[in-house]
Amino acid sequence: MTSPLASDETPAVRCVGLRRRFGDTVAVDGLDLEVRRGEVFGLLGPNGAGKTTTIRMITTLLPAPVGAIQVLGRDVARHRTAVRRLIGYVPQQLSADGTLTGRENVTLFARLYDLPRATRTAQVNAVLEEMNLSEVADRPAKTYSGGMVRRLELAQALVSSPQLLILDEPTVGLDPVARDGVWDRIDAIRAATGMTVLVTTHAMQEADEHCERVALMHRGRIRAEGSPGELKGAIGPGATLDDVFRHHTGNALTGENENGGMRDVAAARRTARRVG
Ligand SMILES: Nc1ncnc2c1ncn2[C@@H]1O[C@H](COP(=O)(O)OP(=O)(O)OP(=O)(O)O)[C@@H](O)[C@H]1O
Repeated sequence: MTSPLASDETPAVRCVGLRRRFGDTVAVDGLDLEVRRGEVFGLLGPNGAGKTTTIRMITTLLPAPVGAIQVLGRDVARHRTAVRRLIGYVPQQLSADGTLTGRENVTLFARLYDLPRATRTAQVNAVLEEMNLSEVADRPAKTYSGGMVRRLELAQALVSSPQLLILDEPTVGLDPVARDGVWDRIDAIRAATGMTVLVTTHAMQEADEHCERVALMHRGRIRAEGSPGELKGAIGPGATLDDVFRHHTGNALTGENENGGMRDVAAARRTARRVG
């Protein structure tokens, strides 16, 4: 049977019974998840919760041995190439080349996505402009600040006009001003295009401010799902998303903290401050 074509009702992402282990480590443990079209959805959880593994399975970069994933109605296992064409992905690891200029980096992605030569330059210019990078586009990326690098990586992911933008910890290691700059661009793109955005983060406050719905993930499972307002409201007046997380995981935030699970992951993105 062919996959149903995407209609407005078709979720942007649908995961059913997803499992993935690495040796003895169960990274994803029976995950059900639905991301609606056009929303900014946050997959939240401490380090090691299984967020990146989930994202890598959705993006087709990692096989999903157990369970099923659909992206805009297409089965990821059977329609890998079609799914890849629908997705723009900014991984946690650095995806820009510091020796190339911003424009050259984005052009490289435009060529990888096989954008028609006739419109390629205009499209590269447009995404650089959308990410507020036009003025620095001809400087090597290694001279960029961390926030500029992140916006460059967003431009790379957006150059193919994806229907689903997936961002793995997009603001980790950035200062508050740079973080706001990145979110400002994500929000603007979403408002302009209606694109679905799936973002992983361990920053509960950012998710609270920018995500319409969130799922709280802990030890490979979704522990709670809903709008930040619904989830907080269910706990009580004045509750934060941190409180919600603690409520559903038995104080896991504190426990993970003590074990370094919620450690500051700035180190992971240290390279993003200066590339190259
Ligand atoms: N390639 C791998 N080989 C072995 N274990 C892995 C591998 N990838 C992930 N894991 C383990 O699977 C679990 C989930 O990791 P994952 O990276 O998905 O979590 P995460 O929530 O994205 O955390 P982080 O923000 O630190 O990336 C962790 O225990 C991790 O050590």
